[in-house]
Amino acid sequence: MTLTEHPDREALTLGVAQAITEALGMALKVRERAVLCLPGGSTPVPVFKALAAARLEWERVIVIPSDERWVPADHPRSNARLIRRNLIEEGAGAELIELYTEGLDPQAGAALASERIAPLLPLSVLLLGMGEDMHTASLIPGAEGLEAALDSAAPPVLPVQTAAEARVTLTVPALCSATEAFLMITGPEKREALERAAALPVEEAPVRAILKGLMVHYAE
Ligand SMILES: O=C1O[C@H](COP(=O)(O)O)[C@@H](O)[C@H](O)[C@H]1O
Repeated sequence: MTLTEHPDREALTLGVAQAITEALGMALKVRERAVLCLPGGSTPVPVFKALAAARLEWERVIVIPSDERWVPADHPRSNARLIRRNLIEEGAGAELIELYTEGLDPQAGAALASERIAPLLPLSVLLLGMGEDMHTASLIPGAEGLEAALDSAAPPVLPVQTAAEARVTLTVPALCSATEAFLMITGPEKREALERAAALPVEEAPVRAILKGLMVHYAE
C-alpha cells in the first residue's frame, strides 16, 4: 500500500481523477474494453464529475459498482444511480452494468450479477471508498455473509446483510483482480482507521483484505 497526501480535497479530486484517467488509458491500449469499478458513498462524487470531463474513449469502458444496496435502480440509496447521475449522465458515455435485478432476492440477484461480472474480470481499474468502521465496498464488519465474501474462492458477487439493509458486494477475489486499485479517503478519522486496520483481524477491519498494492489517496 502507498499513501499520497493531497493538500486539500480539490487537489485530491483532481489527483484521483487524473490517476484513474491514466490507468484507463493504459488499459484501453491492451484491452478492447476496459472495466472500471466504482464505489458508492459521498466521497467519490466529485471524482465522478471530474472523470466525466476526461477525454477517453468512454464507449470502450464498462463501469460496474463495487457494491449495491438491494434497492431499485432509481432509489436514492442506489450506488448505480449515483454513478449514472454523476458520471454517465454528466458526459461519460460508458456502459453501466448494474448489480441489482428487479424481482430477485439478494441471493438470486448476487448469483445473476456474478454471471454478468465473471466474464468482465479482471477489473482494469478499481476505485474504493472506506467507512470509519473500516468497511470497503459492502465488506462490512459484523455483516452476515462477510466471511464468505472474504474467501479467496468466492464468486464475484455475494449478498451481505447488515442490521440496516440487504446489500450485494464484489468479493475480495473480484476486487483484488484489479490491475490498478485506488482507495480514496478524507478526514483524519478515516486515516486513523486505515492505520489501525493493519493490526486488526480482517473480520474487524475488512479493508485489510484489499490493501496489497493499493494506492491510497488522502486529504484532510
Ligand atoms: O456504504 C458505502 O460506504 C462506503 C464509504 O462511503 P462514504 O460516504 O464514507 O465515502 C462506500 O465506499 C461504499 O461503496 C458504499 O456502499
